[in-house]
Amino acid sequence: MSDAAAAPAHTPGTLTPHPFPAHCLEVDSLVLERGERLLFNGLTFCLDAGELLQVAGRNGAGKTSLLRVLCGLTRPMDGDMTWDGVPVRRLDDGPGGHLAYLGHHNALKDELSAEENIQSQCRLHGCPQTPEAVFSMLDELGLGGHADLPVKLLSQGQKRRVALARLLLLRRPLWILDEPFAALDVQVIEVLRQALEAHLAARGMIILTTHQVVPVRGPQRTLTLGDGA
Ligand SMILES: Nc1ncnc2c1ncn2[C@@H]1O[C@H](COP(=O)(O)OP(=O)(O)OP(=O)(O)O)[C@@H](O)[C@H]1O
Repeated sequence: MSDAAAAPAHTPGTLTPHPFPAHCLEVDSLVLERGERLLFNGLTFCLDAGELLQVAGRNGAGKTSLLRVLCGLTRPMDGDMTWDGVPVRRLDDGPGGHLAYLGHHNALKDELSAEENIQSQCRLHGCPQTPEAVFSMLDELGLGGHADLPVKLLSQGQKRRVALARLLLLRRPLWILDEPFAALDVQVIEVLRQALEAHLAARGMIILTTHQVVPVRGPQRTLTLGDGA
């Protein structure tokens, strides 16, 4: 059974998810070239349940490119990935896929409200939510009064909060997050910090890029990308 199907829907009033089964991701010998530059060559790492991996490196080192490869949005020139020992091409295939991705862009439809955006994405990913659960999550992220507005009327930080609410409700064991702390005020950084810790405590896994120190307790490692490293 997929994680999404096995996991109960979000319980209003708590950011703490139900525990996931223990999973393992192995990435072996990835090679990626972009615009005639070798970004990485033979990149290998693994991630176990409850672990966080910070992808570090200077601007242009290839951090976003690596996340896109892991999500199946960019095809590597070589290399393999396995999930629980089974070879996979991408980690987000259909309902019951393994990952939730939060990129630089929030991937929200401007004309839809926050609630409609989240409902439609959760349904699409096989994880339907009750309106109460969505409103409760938006409330926890300080958007209680904005749930019905078209997201085009929200500020950048508020849009980011909607995307975070969606991430939290999707109930995927692996979170892949590109600069998740960008454009958030101190209050929401704290909510996100707690959510990351709760996700790790529930045997979730996190791969993220950030130019900041990750303010999260729990097992974490750093993978630094360099010139073709
Ligand atoms: N579609 C593309 N075609 C050609 N080159 C690309 C493409 N996408 C990214 N690149 C190049 O790949 C390199 C790595 O880009 P990437 O966005 O992965 O870096 P990054 O480490 O995430 O940088 P930053 O810290 O600035 O966000 C850059 O030199 C970029 O110009």
